[in-house]
Amino acid sequence: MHSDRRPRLTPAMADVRRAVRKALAMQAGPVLVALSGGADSLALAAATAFEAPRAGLRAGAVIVDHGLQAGSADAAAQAAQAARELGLDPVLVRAVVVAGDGSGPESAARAARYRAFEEAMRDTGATHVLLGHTLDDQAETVLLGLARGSGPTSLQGMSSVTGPYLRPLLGIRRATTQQYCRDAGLSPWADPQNGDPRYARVRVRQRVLPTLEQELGPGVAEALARTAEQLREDADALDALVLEVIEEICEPAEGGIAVSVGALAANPPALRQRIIRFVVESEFGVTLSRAQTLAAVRLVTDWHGQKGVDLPGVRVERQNGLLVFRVTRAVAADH
Ligand SMILES: Nc1ncnc2c1ncn2[C@@H]1O[C@H](COP(=O)(O)OP(=O)(O)OP(=O)(O)O)[C@@H](O)[C@H]1O
Repeated sequence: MHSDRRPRLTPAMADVRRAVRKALAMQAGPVLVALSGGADSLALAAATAFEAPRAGLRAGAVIVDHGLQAGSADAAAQAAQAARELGLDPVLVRAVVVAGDGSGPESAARAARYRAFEEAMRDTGATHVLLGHTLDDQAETVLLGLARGSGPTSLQGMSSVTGPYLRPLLGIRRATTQQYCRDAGLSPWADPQNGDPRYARVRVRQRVLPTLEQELGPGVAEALARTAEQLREDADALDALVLEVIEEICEPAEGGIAVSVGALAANPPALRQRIIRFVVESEFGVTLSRAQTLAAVRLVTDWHGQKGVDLPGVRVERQNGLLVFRVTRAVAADH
């Protein structure tokens, strides 16, 4: 009899499983758990291994080896073994990190990771990938954004559903995933980067959030996550308005797209900035920073005959009552 070795259902296990059950209830196809081997994704994997068969779903795990740190292949192999022990078929993908896209090594690794997830979904026929982001990740994102003076788009943090990506643990504290692992006898991998105080996020995790909780009372992390949720609702409403407006005020222009200056001027600043960001993103695949967006906005609000504005890969000029966005040669040659 092995029943004495089987972990009983502890409160942490019940919380994580309930969150996963809720996310899986809306799924039809096979799912993959993105498993780094850390406590968050290990608890997610264990709960998914338990809940997926009960929801009539096939589940596997995808493990990405970025090949960036010494020992990353070992960590990936260990994660694959942990997946097997949980009853999830592992898919190991070696990520190809393309350095030098100007946005730093962390975001290059992230982009490579999401490409690897997509490859794994294609190869396995999975419809969704489950990520282990927790409430703590959300709270940290909001705090970091506030400290940078970010607007609602970044302060809204992460969504529980983004295309094929699900984040079932956004309402679960990291301490609960760690407790789950202890309760279930699982040994999470401690990513050395997660303890490296050179990263602002690590300092927020280790010092800022605990201090806020100590000084302002427990529940600060939950409150920050609620702020993110409220901002998400507002941002979604504004995005929906932009989609409505944009149909009416855009027209094709030679080598690009044009937007009516009068219509931009008539809209409130929050919408005006969103319209410009949306046009550039959808037409040229370029995400503008706030400063870049504001530089383009000045062609509407502070017009004194100035020449156009050069944005990454896109030039904006004001011509005959229109803001005209055209791809610049550097980017055109790249494509
Ligand atoms: N090497 C990996 N292999 C598989 N999944 C991973 C890997 N690294 C991270 N993940 C998944 O992504 C989740 C978030 O990880 P982490 O917080 O380290 O990434 P991040 O860079 O902060 O977030 P993101 O890139 O998703 O914005 C993990 O819980 C896990 O589900």
